[in-house]
Amino acid sequence: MNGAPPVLNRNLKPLPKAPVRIVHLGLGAFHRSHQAWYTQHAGDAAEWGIAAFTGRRPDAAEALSAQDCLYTLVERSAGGDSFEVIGSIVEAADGADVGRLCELLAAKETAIVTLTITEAAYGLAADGTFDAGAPGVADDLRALSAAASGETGAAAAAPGTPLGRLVLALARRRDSGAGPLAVVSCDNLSANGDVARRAILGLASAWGTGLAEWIEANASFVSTSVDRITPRTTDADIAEVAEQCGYRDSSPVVAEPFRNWVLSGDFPAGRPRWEDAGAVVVDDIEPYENRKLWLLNGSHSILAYAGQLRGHGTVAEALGDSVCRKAVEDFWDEAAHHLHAEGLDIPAYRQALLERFGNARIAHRLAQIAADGTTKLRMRAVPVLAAERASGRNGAGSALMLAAWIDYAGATREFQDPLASEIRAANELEGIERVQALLRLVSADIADDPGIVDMVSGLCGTFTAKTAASTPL
Ligand SMILES: NC(=O)c1ccc[n+]([C@@H]2O[C@H](COP(=O)([O-])OP(=O)(O)OC[C@H]3O[C@@H](n4cnc5c(N)ncnc54)[C@H](O)[C@@H]3O)[C@@H](O)[C@H]2O)c1
Ligand SMILES: O=P(O)(O)OC[C@@H](O)[C@@H](O)[C@H](O)[C@H](O)CO
Repeated sequence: MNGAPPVLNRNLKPLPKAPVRIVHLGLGAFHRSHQAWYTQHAGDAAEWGIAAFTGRRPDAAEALSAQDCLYTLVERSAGGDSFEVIGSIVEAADGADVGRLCELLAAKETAIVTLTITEAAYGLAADGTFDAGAPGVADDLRALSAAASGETGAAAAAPGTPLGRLVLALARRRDSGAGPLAVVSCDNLSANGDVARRAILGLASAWGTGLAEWIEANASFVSTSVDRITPRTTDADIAEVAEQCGYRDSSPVVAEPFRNWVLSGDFPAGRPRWEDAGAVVVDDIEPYENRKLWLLNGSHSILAYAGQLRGHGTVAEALGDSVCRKAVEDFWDEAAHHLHAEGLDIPAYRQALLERFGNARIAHRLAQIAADGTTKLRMRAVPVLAAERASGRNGAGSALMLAAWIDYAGATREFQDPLASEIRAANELEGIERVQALLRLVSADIADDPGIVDMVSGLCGTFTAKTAASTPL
């Protein structure tokens, strides 16, 4: 290639810009490999453009805006890569631009709000109730009150969390009379629609302006099971796109070929024909959610903690270690006792997972999966452990996931978690008291069961002291 390659934009790749009808919060890698892909492949894609807002920083929006919101999806199979330019995102904005978010929600053309803000950003307490003490909530409530009373200046700072911003924008929609809409959580949470409803209504009720009643009557909370392994983009990925595609794209996204989207709920203002692209709409989503959250995400968490304790960096490396692989298979055996719905075909799903995880060309970093363990383990380990014990078995496979997390929490100081300071405090304790204090951050019920605390305590060290190959973090 002679000279610098041209920058990817809509002159170079003249994809049409659909009108904004979907607003997305959490412009990260996954939204771009999943919902944006499905929207581009819907039969009525020309009618459905996405305006996507970042969460914490403006960078992703700035980079995408500089290339007319186009980016390359690199589909990475074990055999090679294929490349597709995605154009369904038509506007990328800094999440802090709450004015623009309010403007878009106040427009009747906006029919859907999708979310990929991470599990931790819903900020609910361990028992699933609204938590006024969650990070950022008190500041948000102050900002919302200031906005309601028309204050300006420092006191009128906009809400800082994605859901605080969304609550303010929903108030603008109510005031504008733009009508009902659907809120669609695409985060890895069980009953993610209900979780979104509880978090949003909790915040609106605490604000106390009558907005909660309007939301109850006008917002539909759709639950989804979402699946497509999408690791963080690397510099090597950016260089590969320049080399293979002949243009410069600062923001490609890499994903496995597999994708799945199951949705359940109403869309009062319409939706794209995502089913044309393979999405499935069902009445009862729970069996699909459990299959995905337990078998895929649960085993990801085992690999994340056990794998790092044993010196591995990626999912494929950890799965290649027979000690980690056995822990995964034992957990799957336990989870399978509680996955019975027709059509789930657990043996085929497990086999497919082994192939997906074994795709060594997808460098899915264990450190990324390990983040926010307290929130994730509540959905990945606790329900299977509880179901096993209710069935008269001990649940050692699920307990081992918790034990691996406890050992990981003791071995690294560089973890990200909404309860990071509580984890540090618990780590100051010793022996069974430490184990119990850490378990309490995941689930009080588990921490209050001496049999479980003893079992988890006994399993600690499985991937460290008892295994010769372990490498300290
Ligand atoms: N990556 C995957 O393979 C995958 C697959 C299925 C589901 N998901 C879901 O999507 C979520 C996002 O994944 P991703 O790969 O896009 O991550 P990412 O880091 O690329 O993007 C996450 C986005 O959310 C924002 N964010 C993160 N934490 C936040 C917080 N506490 N408050 C406010 N904003 C916050 C970030 O700023 C960013 O805009 C996951 O947490 C998961 O629930 C991811
Ligand atoms: O995205 P998280 O942080 O919820 O979980 C990490 C991985 O388990 C997850 O991203 C999976 O790769 C994904 O859920 C596959 O669809």
